[in-house]
Amino acid sequence: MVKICCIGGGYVGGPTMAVIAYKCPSVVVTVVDISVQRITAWNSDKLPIYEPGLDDVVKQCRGKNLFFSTEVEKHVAEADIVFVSVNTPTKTQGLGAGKAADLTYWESSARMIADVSKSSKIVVEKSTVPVKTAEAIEKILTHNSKGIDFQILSNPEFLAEGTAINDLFMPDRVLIGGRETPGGQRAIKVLKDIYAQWVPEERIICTNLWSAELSKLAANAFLAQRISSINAMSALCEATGADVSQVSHAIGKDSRIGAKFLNASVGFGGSCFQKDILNLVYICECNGLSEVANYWKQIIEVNDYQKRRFVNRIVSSMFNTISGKRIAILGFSFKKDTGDTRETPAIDVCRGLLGDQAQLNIYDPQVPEQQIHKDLSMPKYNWNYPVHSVSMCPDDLKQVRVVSSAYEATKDAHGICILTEWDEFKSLNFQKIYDNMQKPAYVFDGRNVVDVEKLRRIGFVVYSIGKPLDPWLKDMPAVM
Ligand SMILES: NC(=O)C1=CN([C@@H]2O[C@H](COP(=O)(O)OP(=O)(O)OC[C@H]3O[C@@H](n4cnc5c(N)ncnc54)[C@H](O)[C@@H]3O)[C@@H](O)[C@H]2O)C=CC1
Ligand SMILES: O=C(O)[C@H]1O[C@H](OP(=O)(O)OP(=O)(O)OC[C@H]2O[C@@H](n3ccc(=O)[nH]c3=O)[C@H](O)[C@@H]2O)[C@H](O)[C@@H](O)[C@@H]1O
Repeated sequence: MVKICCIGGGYVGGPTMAVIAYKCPSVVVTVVDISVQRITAWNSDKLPIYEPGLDDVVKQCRGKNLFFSTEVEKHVAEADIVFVSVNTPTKTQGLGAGKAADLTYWESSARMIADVSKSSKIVVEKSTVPVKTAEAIEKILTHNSKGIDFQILSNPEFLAEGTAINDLFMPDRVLIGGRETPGGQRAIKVLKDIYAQWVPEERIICTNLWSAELSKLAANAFLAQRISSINAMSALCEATGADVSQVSHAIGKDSRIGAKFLNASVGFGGSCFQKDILNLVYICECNGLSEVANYWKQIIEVNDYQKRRFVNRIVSSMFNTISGKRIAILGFSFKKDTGDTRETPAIDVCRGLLGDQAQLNIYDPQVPEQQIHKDLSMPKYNWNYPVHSVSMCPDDLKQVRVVSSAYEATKDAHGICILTEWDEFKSLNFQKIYDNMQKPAYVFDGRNVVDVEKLRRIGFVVYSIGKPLDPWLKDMPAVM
């Protein structure tokens, strides 16, 4: 019976291992984590992450062939395959600060694997790592191996939050990179045989280590690049009277471009796009490829511009002052169907509004109040560090009230910002909301979820990303 141990029970380790256990009943999977809080939650009825469909999968396997434990060393020692799915945040200090990946957690995992192992193991990079990380890991393992054979594989994860279970059940592809040696090829086959229990063989791509590592960074860079491209277009749409949804539709019909990932928004968020592009930029710079680095850097600059532009629109359309005005923030997570707030554009937008002295009523169906306070008071880049390692003493943000419904958030507010595309925001009773707001009442839709014409008929002044401007806004040009 194959024994798998996964170090790191987060958004990737938890769901991926649950699905492997579910699809491969003959494999025993143990997820280990240094966070007692996380492991306790994985063993309880309230899982540590919100992900549609995850509860069912976990309930069906937990205690049978899926286990969650804090006994990291014991389970690593017993495993045949060790996945490493720990944090790889952006470095906050030292060489490469603000760009390079911080491999502290990875390296300490590798050293621990070398220390406790008594039998040969396949070590799988599941975290997203810089190209050539496998070489560094190999060095750590072999220098401390006491003659034990370690094979390193790169098996990057492509799941997206909110659709993780579906993505894992039916992946577009599974990517496995390994050494081109007989030992490396044998290791690839062992991992391939596990995935082949539910993934069609033609979707399992095997490459060398460096191609697999780089493909993960490249995939995220290409995806983010599409969003920054359409967001750049959204600014031009507002300036010219074109409608970005019509433009997306028209260009997406070209099969070479494709329709997905062309939704203009207030900006992309999530724990990985920015971090992985910064990492890519750093690798380019280290290789003397400054033009290539600058090309990818621009994706992030456009994303920051988009968030700034949104805040400036709000302030300028409210007579250039929002001091003391109450603004309802609908949605705080970085996308719908997740409670994850890492790098959510809501943080930058809220900070921008708070900087202009606004009062905020924040509502999100999945993000707890304490998380919102933490996010708004935590230094940038700390978001991707393990929860236990970040000091958590949120400032008392007197301007922020976290409430439990969209109706409560909008009561007596001057304006509404929609920052996450939660389905429930599409079916709100906007007439009722309008009646309970200060006038003029504004809606700033950062996700293009509302029916702009319907809201204008009710009486709202509406700004929707990349849509023809409300006459009110035309007279109030924002400084971009
Ligand atoms: N979140 C996502 O959707 C995706 C993330 N990734 C990559 O996967 C990796 C993990 O990301 P997430 O799961 O989102 O992070 P996460 O923060 O949710 O989970 C990481 C876990 O590793 C644990 N950990 C850290 N050091 C440890 C150690 N030495 N021993 C045991 N446990 C340790 C932490 O306590 C934490 O629970 C990152 O490299 C990320 O870039 C890749 C694809 C998708
Ligand atoms: O490496 C990772 O962490 C993962 O990053 C993304 O997944 P995720 O960040 O969970 O979610 P996405 O659906 O990609 O959305 C990212 C951000 O882009 C925004 N977005 C997405 C699509 C779009 O058309 N417009 C847009 O603004 C979303 O609202 C969200 O803020 C990738 O889609 C995954 O393939 C990858 O595995």
